[in-house]
Amino acid sequence: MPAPGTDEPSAAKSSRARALRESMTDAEQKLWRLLRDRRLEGSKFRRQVPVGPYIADFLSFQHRLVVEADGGQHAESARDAVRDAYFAANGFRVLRFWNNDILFRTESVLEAIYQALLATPHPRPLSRQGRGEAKRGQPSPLAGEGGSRRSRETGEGAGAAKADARGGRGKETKMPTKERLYLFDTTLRDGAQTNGVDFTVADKLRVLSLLDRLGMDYVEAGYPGANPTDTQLFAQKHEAKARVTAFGMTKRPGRSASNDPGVAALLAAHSDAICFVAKSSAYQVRVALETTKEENLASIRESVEAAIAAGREALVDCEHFFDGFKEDRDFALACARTAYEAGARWVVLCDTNGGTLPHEVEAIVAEVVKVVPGTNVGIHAHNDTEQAVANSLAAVRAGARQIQGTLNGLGERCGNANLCSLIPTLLLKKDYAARFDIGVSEEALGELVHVSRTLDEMLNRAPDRHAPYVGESAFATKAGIHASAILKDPATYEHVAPEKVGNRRRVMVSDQAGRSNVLSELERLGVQVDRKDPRISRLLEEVKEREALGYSYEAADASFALLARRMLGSVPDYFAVERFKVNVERRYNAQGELVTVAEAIVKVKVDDETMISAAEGNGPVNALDVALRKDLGKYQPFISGLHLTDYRVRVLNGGTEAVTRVLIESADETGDRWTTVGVSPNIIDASFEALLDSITWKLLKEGAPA
Ligand SMILES: CC(=O)SCCNC(=O)CCNC(=O)[C@H](O)C(C)(C)COP(=O)(O)OP(=O)(O)OC[C@H]1O[C@@H](n2cnc3c(N)ncnc32)[C@H](O)[C@@H]1OP(=O)(O)O
Ligand SMILES: CC(=O)C(=O)O
Repeated sequence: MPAPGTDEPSAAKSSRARALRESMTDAEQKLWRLLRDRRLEGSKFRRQVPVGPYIADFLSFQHRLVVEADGGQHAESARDAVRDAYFAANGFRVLRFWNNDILFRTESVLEAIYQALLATPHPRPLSRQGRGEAKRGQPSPLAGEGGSRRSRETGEGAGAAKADARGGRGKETKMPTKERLYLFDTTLRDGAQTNGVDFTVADKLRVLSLLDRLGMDYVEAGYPGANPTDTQLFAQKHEAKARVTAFGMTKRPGRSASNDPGVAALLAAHSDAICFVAKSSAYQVRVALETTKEENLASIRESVEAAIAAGREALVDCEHFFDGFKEDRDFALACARTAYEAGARWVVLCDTNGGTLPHEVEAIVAEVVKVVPGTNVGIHAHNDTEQAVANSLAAVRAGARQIQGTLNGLGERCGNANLCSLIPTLLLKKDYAARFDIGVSEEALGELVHVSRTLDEMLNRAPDRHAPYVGESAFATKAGIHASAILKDPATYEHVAPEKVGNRRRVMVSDQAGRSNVLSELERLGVQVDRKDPRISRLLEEVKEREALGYSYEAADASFALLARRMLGSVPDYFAVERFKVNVERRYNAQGELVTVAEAIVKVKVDDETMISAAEGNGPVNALDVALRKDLGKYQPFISGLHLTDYRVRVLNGGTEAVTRVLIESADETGDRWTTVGVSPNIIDASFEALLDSITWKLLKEGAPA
């Protein structure tokens, strides 16, 4: 075959190249407008250029650089790998971009090309005589990091972005300033390894759609072959902008990839990408796999090659990478390099046991990117020292360009890096926002609280109130001094605006409050009151006195609203409870079974009408609740959608003289939720007080007539 780049193209190839020039996609046209006429770095690019058996989309011969624009046909990736290998073997670097990135993240794409142009001369330049003869570097996989660097590059250019603008031929070309950072979500795989978390297929599809809308680049949806849910999930293709990824082990030692049931299940699964987990620690290989280092490297290589041959994008999760690196650096690096050289798009460094600290991650990743380009390196951090987010950011600082994580930090043991913390940090913190583009838009960021809570709701988990950015308390203040400043300017006590992530500011009223807290909360509740009204101070005193008795208004927003409105004279007496009786009986039923039955009778007066209702419940509070809401006369239609969603009891002070605080969360047909509080030495009384407040609040918010 003639040497590439110098061969005279055949007439047929020339005419195909011409046809391609005339039918360029939107993305190709856009990129061509930016590259033509030496517009970038003064470098000459040609389009649709025959090179050996291929036609490169764009070529800078001077820089030995091929730029390819890829559509969404993932099935192409195996052929792409062969094609890239051909270019690499002939001394060309290849940068590949997805069409969407060219169209919508053009700055990052140009920056990557610009960086690649700056990297001239090519790391492994070929003489004209040598062209066509060069082979891809095949250093011993067990050699140390001093082994040869790969000449192949896929994805964007490596290295830190430079912001200086350079124009070609006197034209001002604004240089892009950002690099692309990819987000890989593993909520549905590592998150499914969380103690107490179980996803159904329907749950997984719902989370996949949430993650896709959020803007994840990859969604690892499960482990086909490991359980019926995941096998069923991957039995069909799922349309998503994100690359749907199947997870599984590399082939087992002692058998070929084509004869390994685990690999077969992965190849049979409908996914865009396959992420193999592979040991990268010599100790783990010896003890857990009971095999040799060479066998392990062969498993990595053959598994990746099998995935690519099947047309999938391949990723390798290098399990125990950081521990392995500390123990046997050459072997850990050999695992990473083997994965990369076999064609893995991403080599992901895993802190599997979660014990590595940020300064170690940064130093180790800095060593890895000397062997595998940072644009092909990812980080997968576990949270066992509460540093998974910090470790992920440290890896990015050192050059990694993919972060793996989960929503709400789900994951094995203490969880994974929390994407609900990472995403806003990457988008809102200057050091990252100025350097990187991610697939999540500012608009999607505004949905983050919704996404986080939807997942909790689906898993029947109480949201973590104190979670950064998305927790209910993330932008809450109790302290009077803080509230006073926040009313003047929220930035005094907020590191970012809560609305950016779809959260809200909460200035709570409690025994730590001042007048500012009360005024802020009244404003939120829509209560008009003069700042100087003396009733504000009385209300504050009342709150503090009641909190000393056991009430907790910061947790009971509706009870505070009622207390405030009562003091300001705007809560009607809708109904009066004249008496109630609760009876709990333990007896044998007609079938001879021992049962405990609760019954309640409530006598309520509405206007001049008296109603008596009786009800049974699975406990005394439930019976009382059902009886109370059974017949409220003319108010019944207003409360028909009301139901209890949570009931919390806390005994205060201890001992038999203790008082009980009951918090009741209610919801209605509109999805609105509110919390009320009752306090009494008697648990039934405390519950009754909270129930009454809940019904009264519902009537008030519905505007029921007095
Ligand atoms: C770090 C991580 O989170 S990795 C993901 C872990 N997730 C899971 O394990 C959840 C899903 N797993 C499963 O359902 C099951 O473990 C299965 C179906 C994958 C395998 O089940 P089994 O065949 O019964 O094997 P078992 O679970 O007992 O042991 C795992 C085997 O895989 C081997 N293995 C572990 N890691 C790897 C690896 N990276 N490459 C190849 N083999 C591996 C182990 O040596 C062990 O082999 P052995 O049976 O010859 O001792
Ligand atoms: C792959 C993975 O989940 C880990 O190594 O932690």
